[in-house]
Amino acid sequence: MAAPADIVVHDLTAGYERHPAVHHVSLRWPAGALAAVVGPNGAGKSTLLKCVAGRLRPMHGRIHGVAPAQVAYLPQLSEVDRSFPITVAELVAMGLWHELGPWRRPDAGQRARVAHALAEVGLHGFERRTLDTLSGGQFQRALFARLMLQDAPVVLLDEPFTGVDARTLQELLCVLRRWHEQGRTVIAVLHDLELVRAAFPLATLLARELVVHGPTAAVLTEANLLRARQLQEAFDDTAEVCDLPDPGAVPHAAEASHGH
Ligand SMILES: Nc1ncnc2c1ncn2[C@@H]1O[C@H](COP(=O)(O)OP(=O)(O)OP(=O)(O)O)[C@@H](O)[C@H]1O
Repeated sequence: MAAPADIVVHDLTAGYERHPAVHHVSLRWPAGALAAVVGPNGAGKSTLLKCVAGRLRPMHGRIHGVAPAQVAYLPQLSEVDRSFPITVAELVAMGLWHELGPWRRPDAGQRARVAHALAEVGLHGFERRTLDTLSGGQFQRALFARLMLQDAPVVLLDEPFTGVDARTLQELLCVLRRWHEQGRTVIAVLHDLELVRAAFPLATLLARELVVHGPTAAVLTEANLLRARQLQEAFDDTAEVCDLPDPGAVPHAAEASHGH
């Protein structure tokens, strides 16, 4: 694995069919950060993550310090097709795409790594099961095994614990902590603020624009959460690309609890 760099988002505006979903977001995630992205429904969290993953082209602004090939990205579960007729081993082996390319089949060593990754997420012996036979939690574990094999310096997770029970959550959280201990940058979109407070040192609060970014305790204050709700409610969903001035400096919890 190559070492991650700081990821710098500069004046990012992004959205769909010319309707911006996030506006003029500027922030920095230090290399090796364990960070959460939070905010109300529709705040633009997935949109921001897709831009960082290189899955969505910004309308305006830039992201430095990360290339798509350096990212292991877990989309929201609703975007993943579970009816695909493949086995768990085949799904997980997709994580080796950077080694295998489109045509080569995994050799014995690579199959052993697939089995090892499955054991790490508690799915020992599930290799031959097809995806449609897995429970929601088992499927999420298999997706984590695939991410593991991607061996990427940056791991981006969009609501990775949705629909999993408490035990699965704790086990997947251990996987995530291991990635962090290995020096990877791990950024997760989450709704459970207690979980964010307990397990994520850095947080970004979004409400179509950046509300605040910094140490989690300074970000998740009542005042900031109220401001995020108010901004989200005030947002005009039909707005065209805006022409707000560049906000310049990165708002940081230490000096600006009310955003820019
Ligand atoms: N593919 C798309 N086409 C058109 N609009 C989209 C698309 N994806 C998201 N949007 C819109 O962009 C806005 C931000 O959506 P996004 O999914 O980024 O928010 P989110 O904070 O991740 O929300 P949630 O917490 O509900 O998952 C929403 O108004 C949404 O309807």
